[in-house]
Amino acid sequence: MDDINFAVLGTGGIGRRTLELSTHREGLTPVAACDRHGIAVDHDGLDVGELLDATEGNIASGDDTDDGDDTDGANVAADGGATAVKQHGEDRGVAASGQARPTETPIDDVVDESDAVDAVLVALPNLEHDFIPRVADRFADAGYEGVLVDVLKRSRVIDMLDERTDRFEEAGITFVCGAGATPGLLTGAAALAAQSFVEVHEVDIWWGVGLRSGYEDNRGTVREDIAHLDGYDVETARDLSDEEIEEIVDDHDGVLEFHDMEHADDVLLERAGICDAEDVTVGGILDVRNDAKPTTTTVSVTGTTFDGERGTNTFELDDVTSMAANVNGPALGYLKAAVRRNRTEDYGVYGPAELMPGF
Ligand SMILES: NC(=O)c1ccc[n+]([C@@H]2O[C@H](COP(=O)([O-])OP(=O)(O)OC[C@H]3O[C@@H](n4cnc5c(N)ncnc54)[C@H](O)[C@@H]3O)[C@@H](O)[C@H]2O)c1
Repeated sequence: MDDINFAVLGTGGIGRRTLELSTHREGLTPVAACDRHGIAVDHDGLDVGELLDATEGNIASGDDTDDGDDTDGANVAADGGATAVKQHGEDRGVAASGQARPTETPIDDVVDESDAVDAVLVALPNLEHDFIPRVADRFADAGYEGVLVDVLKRSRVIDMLDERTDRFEEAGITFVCGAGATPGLLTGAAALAAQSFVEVHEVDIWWGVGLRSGYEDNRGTVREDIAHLDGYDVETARDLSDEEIEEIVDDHDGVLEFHDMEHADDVLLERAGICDAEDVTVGGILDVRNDAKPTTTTVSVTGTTFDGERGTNTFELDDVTSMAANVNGPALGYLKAAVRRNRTEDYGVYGPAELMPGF
């Protein structure tokens, strides 16, 4: 396969590691990266080491000046939450890199470069449901022909992307949604585990994540997870200040446990024909103070075989594999799979389970 020039939207906890991991994979050249305040572009390939050094401890995350107006590119959504913790100096975030410049229209600036881009990995927060679909619209409106991959988590966003299928097909866009860890790697694993059965009764996803780097370095991830705690939802989580989030983390001694999460593994397995969405449950434990996983990540698929046996196939991640590895590895893997499809003019919206053996 020919080399792939790709862009990353969002250089926070996930996006920075996307760039780093890409240097370990063949044929992937990052040519653009943006965050809320800046954009770095180099058509010959970004110097990832310099960019990571410049953004170390200097992530431009949320911003309480955002007004949710998406017409000017600067204010796409109030998605990043309240005031930022780590922003040093005038050149906050990616703009601190020698390869970057500050901008008030970071996403539109990447759209402007998209003729020279084969794939875009979206590592933006998703606290407004339609934020990522609206970002995709802007690429389609600009005549982008290529791949979009996101690592979003929430089930209800998948329908919003599905509604855009015709538009993406007309534009020549291949969109892979929910292509991180869960949904993503674990959804794909469930689709594979289901192949032993003719009928799938339930899929149970239980994840463990340890993030010693804490809320400060993983703000989108932690804030969105808090929305699943009893007494919170996406709207209330979005309005929490950084201090309030730190208090919630303190109240739980750094360990947050979640049940019945709205993770798109359910709708993505249903649209691949594996099982009904209601037969999928997702929960897990996040330790914001230790890198060690608080519990082992497992996917259990229970079904009946063609010869009448009821069984459970279980897929397990090694405890040493980090969230960054389990989100970005699959995201870049699905990105490559999507580029292959795009180059054969196979356009539209796909989920991770549809890129696995069919059911
Ligand atoms: N599927 C999975 O398994 C999985 C796992 C972890 C995280 N995630 C998702 O990844 C996403 C990113 O999480 P994170 O922890 O890296 O978040 P983060 O807050 O650390 O980083 C977000 C980045 O997006 C940028 N950004 C925000 N609004 C922007 C805008 N309007 N224009 C341009 N850039 C903007 C910020 O500046 C920052 O660089 C979240 O939605 C999270 O839920 C998915």
